[in-house]
Amino acid sequence: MRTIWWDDEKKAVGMIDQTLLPERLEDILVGSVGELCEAIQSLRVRGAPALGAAGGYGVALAAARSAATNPAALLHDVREAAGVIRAARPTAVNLSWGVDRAVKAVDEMGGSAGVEEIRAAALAAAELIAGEDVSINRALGDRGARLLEDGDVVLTHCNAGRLACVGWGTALGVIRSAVAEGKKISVYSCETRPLHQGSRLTAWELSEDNIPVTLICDSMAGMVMRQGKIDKVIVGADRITRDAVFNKIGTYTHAVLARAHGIPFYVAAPISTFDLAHSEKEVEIEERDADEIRRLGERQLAPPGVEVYNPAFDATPLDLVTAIITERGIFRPPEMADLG
Ligand SMILES: CSC[C@@H](O)[C@@H](O)C(=O)COP(=O)(O)O
Repeated sequence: MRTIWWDDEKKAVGMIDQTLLPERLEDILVGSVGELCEAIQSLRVRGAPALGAAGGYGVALAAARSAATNPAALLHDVREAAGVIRAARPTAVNLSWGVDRAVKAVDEMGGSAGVEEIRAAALAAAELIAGEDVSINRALGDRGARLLEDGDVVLTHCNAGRLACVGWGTALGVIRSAVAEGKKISVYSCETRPLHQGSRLTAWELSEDNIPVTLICDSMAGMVMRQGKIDKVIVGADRITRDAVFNKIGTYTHAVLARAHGIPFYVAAPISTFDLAHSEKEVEIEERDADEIRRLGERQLAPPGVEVYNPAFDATPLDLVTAIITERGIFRPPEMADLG
């Protein structure tokens, strides 16, 4: 089962609507760039590698749905759409990486390419990104699995599973690979306030796979570490700059706690998540709607007008990271600077 795909008959992007989980597992079809941006911003599709695929498919969608009848007009439409999709969410670098890769494929067609050839090139690039994502995550998972021992208990944050990717997962991919090798691994999943990717998605995914999972509130992580319940922490990443790992808000707290308790803190991410040309200070951290904290569906959780600060991601300095697991190998900061 893939998280995101191309529906050739409908000329649309299919995806699991992650906002409906765990109550309902349902697909939606997205037939315009506007609808795709809405799906990205409301987290129907989310997670860095899945956003990379969404970026590629978004370019293919723009090309497929453009009314342009000549190559120059089509290229204009594709580039305009690319800018809109790139801007849909700022922190996960994979989104712009996916868009740029599909646009590059179109650009490389050269001046003699016709409208249908351009459309086909955009779609081929998007399909390649999506297909590679699954094989990359499997490679990454297999490399990371050697860091886990039979019986390990792993704490994770947010959802870095197959829902966050096209398939398999990054942090959960490492766990899946270790389980596939016959190791008994169990997981503590932090619920991940305010949007509950941990309780809604990670707990659901792991339960579906019969991997033992215990759900805790984010604020319980320190307690369970102090109680000696956690052997390793593994999280995903939205962007890795030369000095920090950006991931779901709350990740930095877990890294500090892991260091205080002598627990290894691993980050699992594909090379497409690296952005070594930039440093922490240069990265825009998405701030989301105040009502994500003030409200829970129909319920008012706080005074309606109370001031709220709602950053969606935080930055963990590399000195708190034990190692970064990628499809190319396991890097211990600062040696990953070689990847640049
Ligand atoms: C393999 S996904 C890694 C990250 O993208 C994930 O941990 C995360 O922070 C996702 O945030 P989200 O806001 O749900 O898109």
